[in-house]
Amino acid sequence: MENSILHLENADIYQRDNLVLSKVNLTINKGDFFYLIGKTGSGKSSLMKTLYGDLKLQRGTGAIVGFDLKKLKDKEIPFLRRKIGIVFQDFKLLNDRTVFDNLLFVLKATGWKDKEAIKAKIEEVLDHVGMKMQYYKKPFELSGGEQQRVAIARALLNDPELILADEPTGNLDPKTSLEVMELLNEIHQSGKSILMATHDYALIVKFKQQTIKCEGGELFEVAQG
Ligand SMILES: Nc1ncnc2c1ncn2[C@@H]1O[C@H](COP(=O)(O)OP(=O)(O)OP(=O)(O)O)[C@@H](O)[C@H]1O
Repeated sequence: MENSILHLENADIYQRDNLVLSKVNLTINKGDFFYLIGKTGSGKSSLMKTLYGDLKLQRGTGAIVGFDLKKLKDKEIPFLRRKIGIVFQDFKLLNDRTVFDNLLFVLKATGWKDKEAIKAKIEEVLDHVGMKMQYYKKPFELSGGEQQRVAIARALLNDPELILADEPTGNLDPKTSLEVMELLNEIHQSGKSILMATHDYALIVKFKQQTIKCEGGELFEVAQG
């Protein structure tokens, strides 16, 4: 347990009053990479949302990066999100500001004040994802793959222990998906834990990792092929 970064026990996942997944048991340890698969509507996003505090955990127990999901108060959610990096299918960048300002926005919102440290951090994460030269562009001036790289850079800003990626390649063509996946793999190899919801079986086959599946209202481990 001391190595665990995420631990759910008999956790029921609800959307409003609808039970989406029941009695979920899941442990993710430091350095693990898990795929989360399952048909449309099977509950992948609902599980992710519960993990980052967007849905309340009503029954069962859940701990993530040191937070108790059952007791999580609204005012603690920003602190939880500083310790996990979240990557979405649709990037969720702010279109009215540059790449640099998108990242600046997050650092300021999470309490960074020192201008030099801010600049250095933004350069570091953009360099990590190969987007340092494009810091002055606005999201609409970038390809989908480039936007996702910036979104991954944003997820890395506060050096999270765990990255939750909800269909990160869902809006990308196969070649770009592969590049983004290689980046996520490299981030994993640098020591981060990753939980990635995906429909992309080509990636799952190419980059084998532990896999869990939402089906029939439950979460299962899938045997690795
Ligand atoms: N905001 C909501 N309010 C009520 N029910 C919802 C809401 N969002 C999703 N649901 C329901 O919860 C169930 C699980 O949806 P969820 O989005 O978690 O599935 P998913 O596996 O992520 O699907 P997809 O692969 O299409 O993203 C579905 O039956 C869906 O209709």
